[in-house]
Amino acid sequence: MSSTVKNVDSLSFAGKKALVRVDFNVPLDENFAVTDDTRIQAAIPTIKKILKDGGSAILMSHLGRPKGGPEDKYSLKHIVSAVEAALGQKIKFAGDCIGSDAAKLAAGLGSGEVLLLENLRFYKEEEKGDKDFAGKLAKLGDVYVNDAFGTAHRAHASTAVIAEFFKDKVAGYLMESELTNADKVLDKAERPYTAVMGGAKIADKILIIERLLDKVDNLIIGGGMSYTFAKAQGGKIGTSLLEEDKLDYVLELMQKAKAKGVNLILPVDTVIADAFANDAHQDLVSSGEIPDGWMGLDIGPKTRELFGKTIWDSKTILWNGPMGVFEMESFNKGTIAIAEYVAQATQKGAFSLIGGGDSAAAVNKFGFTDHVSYVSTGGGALLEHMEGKVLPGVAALAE
Ligand SMILES: Nc1ncnc2c1ncn2[C@@H]1O[C@H](COP(=O)(O)OP(=O)(O)O)[C@@H](O)[C@H]1O
Ligand SMILES: O=C(OP(=O)(O)O)[C@H](O)COP(=O)(O)O
Repeated sequence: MSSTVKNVDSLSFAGKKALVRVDFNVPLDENFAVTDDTRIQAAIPTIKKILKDGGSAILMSHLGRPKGGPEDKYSLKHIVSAVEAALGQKIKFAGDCIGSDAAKLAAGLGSGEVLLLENLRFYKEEEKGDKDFAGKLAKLGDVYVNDAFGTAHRAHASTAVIAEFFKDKVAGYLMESELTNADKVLDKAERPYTAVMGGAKIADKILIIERLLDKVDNLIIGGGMSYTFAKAQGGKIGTSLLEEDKLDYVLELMQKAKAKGVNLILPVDTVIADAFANDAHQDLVSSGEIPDGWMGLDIGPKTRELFGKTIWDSKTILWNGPMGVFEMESFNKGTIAIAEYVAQATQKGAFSLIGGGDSAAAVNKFGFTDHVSYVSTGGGALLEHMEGKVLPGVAALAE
């Protein structure tokens, strides 16, 4: 972490209301129960430090990607009990993140108490980095703490803009330890260095790939991201995930990889389904040969082996994004197989860094967390940090 950024140990929170940006963007099931609380657990040490000092904590986060207005399925009320369980105490919840209720609850917060605000992204001003909105949030607390590593690559109102309203602005323990762990690999990665990319946030992460080309020897693309590559090469992808306006970009990327001598490895076979459901009809086809009306939901067995061979030979592995819809048992085999290969490579001496809300949930779910070198709560944030970029959420804390 930059030497000009202070951490929570530099302050005493006694009698202070700490406004803490956390990343509680956690996976929920169809009944809105938290299925993986890694990101909540990861923020607990910072919250406890504030409370132990005799301060109070006002927690703010986003959940999912609402369209700029309230949506019940993205309400942070669903995670209140999970936060209480992780913290071991009751918390208060404000049904809005700004406005009179939030102000009243924040003002009445006593030493040792915790308040969780409603989803910041119920206001489009959050993602726009709106200064007035940041100022309204800032009024709620005396001190600003950013512990949301997973969102530190976003220059949003609550992650970056808000910092200018505070004299005391510090990084939480999670933010600090994430950066320290990632820095162990940054610029001193042993080779071969392999990045494995998958998941569903194609538009964001496809842009990061280009910059990773200067760092890695091998680039493996699986998961939802791979179909844009298949289509760009003239393949048929049915109704699989696609980033239509990135087709030309992907072709350029493939040429750049070649020019830089990076080994770009794409799936050769795909598990397809006729619906986005665990009990849908399934089939296995060559990649780029997906019939109309069918979608690719996992990598196939040949691909698992192909990816595995490269992972097995790697000395540094950076993985973000599941290889398929691992939440459904029918489509989890690719993600499990890749996690196994990463664990094996780690056992024989590779350093493996796995990041992302869903990727962390997947390695937890399948029992690999203790068999890889480090699991980060950040996906996009980790990748951007690994490109050598100063994350906006960190830059905003600099004195
Ligand atoms: N082929 C696919 N089609 C649809 N969704 C996919 C596919 N492969 C992976 N996914 C989904 O990608 C999601 C995770 O993507 P992303 O948010 O980019 O990862 P992370 O949170 O680890 O950074 C998972 O919910 C998973 O179901
Ligand atoms: O889940 C997150 O990122 P990740 O999927 O890259 O791990 C963060 O909460 C950021 O969310 P965003 O990508 O909607 O800004």
